[in-house]
Amino acid sequence: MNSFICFVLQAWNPTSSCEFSRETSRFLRDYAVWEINAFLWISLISITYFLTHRLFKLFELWNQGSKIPGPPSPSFYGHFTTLSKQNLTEVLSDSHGEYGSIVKLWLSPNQLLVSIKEPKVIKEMLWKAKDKLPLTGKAFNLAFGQSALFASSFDKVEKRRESLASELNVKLLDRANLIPTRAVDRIMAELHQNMAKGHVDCKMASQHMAFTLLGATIFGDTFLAWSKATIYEELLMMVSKDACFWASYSVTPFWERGFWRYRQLCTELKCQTRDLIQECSRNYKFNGHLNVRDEPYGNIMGMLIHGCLTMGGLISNMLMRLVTHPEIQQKIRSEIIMARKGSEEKDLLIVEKMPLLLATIYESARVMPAGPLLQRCSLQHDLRLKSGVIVPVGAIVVVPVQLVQMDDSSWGNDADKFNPYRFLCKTDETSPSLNMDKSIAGHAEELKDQRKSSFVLNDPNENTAFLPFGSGTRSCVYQKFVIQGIATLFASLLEQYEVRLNPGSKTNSKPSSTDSISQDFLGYKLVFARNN
Ligand code: HEM
Repeated sequence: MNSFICFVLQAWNPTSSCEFSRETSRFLRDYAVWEINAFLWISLISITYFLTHRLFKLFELWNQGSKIPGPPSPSFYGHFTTLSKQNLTEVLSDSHGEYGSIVKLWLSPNQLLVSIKEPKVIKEMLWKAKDKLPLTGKAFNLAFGQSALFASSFDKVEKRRESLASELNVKLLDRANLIPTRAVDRIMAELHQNMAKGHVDCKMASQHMAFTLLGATIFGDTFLAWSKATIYEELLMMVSKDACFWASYSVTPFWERGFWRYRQLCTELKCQTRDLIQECSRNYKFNGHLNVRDEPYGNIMGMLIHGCLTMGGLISNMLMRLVTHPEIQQKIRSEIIMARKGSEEKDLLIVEKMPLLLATIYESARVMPAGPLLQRCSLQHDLRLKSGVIVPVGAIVVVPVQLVQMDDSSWGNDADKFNPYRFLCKTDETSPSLNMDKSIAGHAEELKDQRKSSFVLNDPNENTAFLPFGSGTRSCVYQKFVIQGIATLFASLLEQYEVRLNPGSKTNSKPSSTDSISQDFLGYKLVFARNN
């Protein structure tokens, strides 16, 4: 560099101009060659280092992966082709049957999937593996922007999860405030209107119930008066339908027209969310349990979409179970009537006094979980399990929830049957609130039965194989609220209506246990008949 400065200084000396200009150009040429060579060497070393590092990681992945039992790869490209023909849960079911409770599948040469079916190991893994798949975070990010609740890295969500959980716990103590009774009243009023037309579509009705309940819980009563709620619901569902598809591109597909249409929908959704938040801020009586003014849009839209899909799925699942098990529906109704009799507050239904209703919700979530798999990965380091198995960094770890929640070894011989009583235990004590009354004489026989032996609800989480809300570091923050909300809704619903399948609907109406919400009960039409 010093010689370069000398040359620059010499350039000011006009006497040696010709000789000097030749020298200068030679020097500059040499200098340029030297610079280019240095640049090429540095690039070569960096690329070699990068590739060697990747190769080393790949060998490490192959080495660690080979120690986990599992079916041999059908080709160099892994099980990808098998999976496109067969359902992943079926493939995992066969593999677990043959290779034990921890199995691996190669999805591609550098993509390892490890599935765990043993409840104790699952529990350990769900506490240790704190990150989610980058695709999940990407889908939320692309659709709704930055989120401190649904990002893939645990570091990004930890604080917001903690504060949300403590806010909810305080609210859960004051339950009357948590479940917006006006939302339930609104749902019931809409149901009255719809029933005047005849029947309702199970899926549409469930999704709308979930949306109204959740919206009113997050935004307070303002949400119920919001004129754009219907358009917002449609927009939310349209965005959610395509979110994973567009996020699955490794390079953002700027060249696809459909992608730009999708982005436009996302922008519109964001604008509507901003309007809703402004509407809430203007309202002095705002009483939602989140301070939405301080929440990023990504969090709110993420919660709405996840909550609507999962709650909608559980509500439609509950409706179908009640329709296909009228005897349980009848018993729950008696339970509601008894709880009403024993309650001092007329407007408030205490769902804790309805163990069969709560057990039916848990059982519905057991036989048909919101999704077939729980997924995790460790983005920073290998995952070392107590059993000695090491899951290499970056591998996808899944829990086949459907298989675990239907496993005889955890649930007994009737694991594949819908039986809410598995969450109840009998007590022979007769509660003072069970005194009979003329107004409930129609249920006399059942009430007599319930007088003889009442039921107590077991904590479903005592069974480590109960995982509809996940478990561990990334479990659902809203589990208790969801159960409370859905129970309150069904208590009001069944108190006023009997739910039946519309005579014109499909006849093979027993929902299969292998359905997931993605295949919800399409085409099922329900009739809500007023109770006498
Ligand atoms: C029937 C209703 C619901 C079901 C079945 C459900 C299920 C789940 C599941 C399975 C997970 C992942 C757990 C894991 O990987 O261990 C989860 C996470 C979560 N859920 Fe829910 N959920 C429901 C409703 C809701 C609602 C209404 C909200 C909020 C309004 C909510 C907020 C969350 C949050 C914040 C997470 C954590 C995300 C993370 O850490 O990445 N859930 N839920």
